[in-house]
Amino acid sequence: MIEINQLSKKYKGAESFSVHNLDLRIREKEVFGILGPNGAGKTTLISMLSSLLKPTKGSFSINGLNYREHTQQLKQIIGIVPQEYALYPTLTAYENLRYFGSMYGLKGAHLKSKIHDHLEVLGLGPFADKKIKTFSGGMKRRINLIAGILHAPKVLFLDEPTVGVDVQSKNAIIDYLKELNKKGTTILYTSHHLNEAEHFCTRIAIIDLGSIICKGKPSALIDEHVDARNLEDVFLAKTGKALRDYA
Ligand SMILES: Nc1ncnc2c1ncn2[C@@H]1O[C@H](COP(=O)(O)OP(=O)(O)OP(=O)(O)O)[C@@H](O)[C@H]1O
Repeated sequence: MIEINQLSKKYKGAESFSVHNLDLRIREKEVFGILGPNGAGKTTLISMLSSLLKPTKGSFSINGLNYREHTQQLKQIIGIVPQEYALYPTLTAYENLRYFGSMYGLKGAHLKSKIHDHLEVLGLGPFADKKIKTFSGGMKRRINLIAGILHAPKVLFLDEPTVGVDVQSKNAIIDYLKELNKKGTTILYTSHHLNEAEHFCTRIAIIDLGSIICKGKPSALIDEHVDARNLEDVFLAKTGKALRDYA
C-alpha cells in the first residue's frame, strides 16, 4: 500500500506549490492512474514517490516503509520508468539493460536470462545487440520499461510510459504492464491518454494545480457525471477547456 500524507512540493524560487497537501491511499495490486492537464503536478508527484525529488513537506510510505527512514529498502522494492529516456545511445540494448540490472545488484547468468526474457516478451529479442541510437521511439520506450522492472519491483512508477509511441508499441507496453500487475505488481502511472487510462486503471485521480480534484473507479466517475460518455468527458468537466500553457 502507498500512503501519502499532506505531500507538498514548492520548487526553489517558485511562488506556488506544484503539489499541495496531497493525501492519497493506493492499495496493493492496484493500477492507479494520475491524470491532469499540463503543469498539474503529475511528474512532480511521481518524482517524489520515486525518491527522485525531495518533498518540501508531508510524507509517504510504501508497503510500510517511510521514505525518510527506509530510503535504501524503498529503492529495492520500487521500479521507476521516467518520462525522459535514461539510456546510453552508443551502447546496445543488452549492454544498457545489463548496466541497469547491475545497479540493482543483479548479475551473471541470472541477469542475462532476465534481460533476454524481457526483450523477447516485448518483441525486442532480435535487437539485443543493436545500439540504442538506431532504435525507434517505441523501441526505446520498451527498453526504458525493461530497465525499470528487471529487479522485479513490488511497486512500479511510470511517468507517461506510452507517450509518443505508435499503437502497436502502446499495446505491447500496456499488455505487458497488465501481466506484471496480474503477477502482483502495484502500478502507479501518469498519462494524457484518457482512453488508455479508462481501460487500464482500477482507479484514477485527476489532479489540477497540485491538488486532487476527483478520484475513483473510471466507470463510477463516468456514471456520476450525467453528460459524460467517457473519462475524457469527466476530465473536461472537472478541469475545463482553457489551455494550460506554462514555461
Ligand atoms: N524544476 C522545476 N523548477 C520549477 N518549477 C517546476 C519545475 N518542474 C516543474 N515545475 C513547475 O511545477 C508545475 C507542475 O509541473 P509538472 O511537470 O509536475 O506537471 P505535469 O502535470 O507533469 O505536466 P505535463 O503534463 O506537462 O508533464 C508546473 O507549473 C511547472 O512549471
